[in-house]
Amino acid sequence: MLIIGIAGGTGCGKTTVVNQILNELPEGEVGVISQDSYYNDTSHLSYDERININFDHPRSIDFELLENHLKELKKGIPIHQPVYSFVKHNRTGDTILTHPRKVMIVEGILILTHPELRDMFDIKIFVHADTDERLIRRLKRDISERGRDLDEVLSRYQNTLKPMHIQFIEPMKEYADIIIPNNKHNIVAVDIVRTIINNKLKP
Ligand SMILES: Nc1ncnc2c1ncn2[C@@H]1O[C@H](COP(=O)(O)OP(=O)(O)O)[C@@H](O)[C@H]1O
Ligand SMILES: O=c1ccn([C@@H]2O[C@H](COP(=O)(O)O)[C@@H](O)[C@H]2O)c(=O)[nH]1
Repeated sequence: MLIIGIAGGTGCGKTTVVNQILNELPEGEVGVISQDSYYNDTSHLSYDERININFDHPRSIDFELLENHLKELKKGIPIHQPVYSFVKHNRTGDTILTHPRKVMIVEGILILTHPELRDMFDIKIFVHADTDERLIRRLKRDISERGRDLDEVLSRYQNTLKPMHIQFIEPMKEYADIIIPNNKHNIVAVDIVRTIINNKLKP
């Protein structure tokens, strides 16, 4: 199994890049695990308590479960990937049956911060987009898709997102094998990653 880790700050385009990679690859040949599915289960907290969680700090992630799931997949065992709701700020209780594939992509803002997980990646990719570009994208996406308003996005940005990005996410570039500049759609970089995957998929 080839495991590719794709990191980068919020709004840099990780999900978009993953979808672009998957387009034109044979369906079902590449599996995807999203770090977002592994935010800690906070069902014991009220909604008002949950909105105060710092979701950009590594301790908000259940890395133990993520690492164990990846180990299971490597052994050929399917996993039940939790489904996360950004509207409720919690797992939904549903899971997605995820089968082991020849190539697995793990994507998320903090996946390179955890040394044991990082060591499991054969290829580490960091997607870069400028800070202002990421904030603009996040504003648009969180308002249209994640049930937020302008004040929520901006105050989260100032209070946690920006400081956590500087402290935990940006320094992870050092571990990257490939850095994808993604201020604009980067077809060439996506093609290169797809070629690597296609080589692995060849019989
Ligand atoms: N290269 C790009 N140029 C313009 N918009 C982009 C680009 N990449 C992603 N986006 C848009 O930015 C928003 C955030 O992208 P997304 O892939 O969800 O980022 P991430 O998963 O890193 O948080 C989405 O609305 C997406 O359509
Ligand atoms: O309940 C939550 C959990 C996370 N977030 C924010 O999501 C981003 C990470 O997701 P991306 O898709 O990479 O943007 C992170 O910056 C958290 O602040 C949230 O708002 N609510």
